[in-house]
Amino acid sequence: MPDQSLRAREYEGLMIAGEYAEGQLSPAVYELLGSARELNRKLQTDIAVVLIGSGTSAYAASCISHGADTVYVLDQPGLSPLSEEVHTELLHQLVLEAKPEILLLPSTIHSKSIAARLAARLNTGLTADCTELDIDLPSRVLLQIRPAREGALMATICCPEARPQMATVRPGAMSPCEPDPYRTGRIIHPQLQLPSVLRTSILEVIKSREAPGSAASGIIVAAGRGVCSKEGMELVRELAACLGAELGATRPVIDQGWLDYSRQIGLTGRNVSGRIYIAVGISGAVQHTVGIRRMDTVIAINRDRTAPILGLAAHGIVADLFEAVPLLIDQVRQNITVGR
Ligand SMILES: Cc1cc2nc3c(=O)[nH]c(=O)nc-3n(C[C@H](O)[C@H](O)[C@H](O)COP(=O)(O)OP(=O)(O)OC[C@H]3O[C@@H](n4cnc5c(N)ncnc54)[C@H](O)[C@@H]3O)c2cc1C
Repeated sequence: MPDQSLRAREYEGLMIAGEYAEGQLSPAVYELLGSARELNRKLQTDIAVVLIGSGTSAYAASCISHGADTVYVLDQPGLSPLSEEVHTELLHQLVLEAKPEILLLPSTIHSKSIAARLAARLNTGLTADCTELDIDLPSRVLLQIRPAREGALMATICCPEARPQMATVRPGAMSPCEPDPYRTGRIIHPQLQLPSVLRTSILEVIKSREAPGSAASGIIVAAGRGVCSKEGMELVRELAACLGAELGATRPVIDQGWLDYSRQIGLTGRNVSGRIYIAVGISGAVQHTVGIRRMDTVIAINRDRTAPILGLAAHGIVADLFEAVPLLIDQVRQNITVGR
């Protein structure tokens, strides 16, 4: 067995594997950079971002302004669309060369798959879906914090010996920092070998029926099991449309097939942030509310005054949603007309 403490000492720096798909850098990369800057108060190290894909050069400067000291850019036409097999291979080569002590990826479908393959190749640990990160000093061990036991407790997981310490972080769990256009950093174009034989090839990329967007209004209207039916869902959709809000949902709504999985909020869905969260027919189970912790104001409509969501909400409407939501829609429309 190699001396693991010696092995750990060879590794230095924090690396973020940036996810880039369909010509866009995932906003989660900026959140990871915000988190890395926080960790760097203790680590005092180089923060690097890896950008792989055709057209990624365009994002190098914005990564630096958001906190990266180094950006590794692999910008070639053959690197898009995103292939998990190719990305794993390139990241593996880069990690062996750069030896970061910490490697972070966003908890997205692609990056989680890449992270698992990479951790297996690197023979290191991996914690998926972290919602918080911290550093233990003086050991420089990454404290990887995530909900466990169906959300009943928060577990702190660490990987004291193997390197790099790897974690995927839930989009929406961290905040990006304000960009500084005067920050400077290094842009490196590493020479890496593309795999000569691929086991998979991408024939076609089919977009999700409802890709998650971020409403400019900062408002999310979310539907729970209380909407009861597709018709109830249409009512919630109408409220969201007249508020210029994004739609979200609890797991039972997704399981019913009333909305696409990309809209699921909570432990096994996504975390959201913004100004106002309107929960319609949602009880407020912890597996759901863990995903709305970064919403500024929660408004809940529920006919059961003992529903836990009403304890969390700044404003609660105890009413049948089939009566309350049409009234709200009328009010919003009248106010828009008066405003004009
Ligand atoms: C490992 C694990 C992971 C999970 N991950 C997630 C996740 O990511 N996201 C998630 O959401 N859940 C998740 N769940 C499920 C979670 O535990 C809850 O079951 C779920 O959040 C409940 O959804 P709900 O509030 O829509 O339904 P319910 O709990 O059934 O609540 C429905 C609410 O609607 C109200 N209501 C009913 N009719 C009306 C009406 N006409 N007008 C007004 N109010 C009405 C009721 O009073 C009730 O409070 C997970 C569970 C497990 C075990």
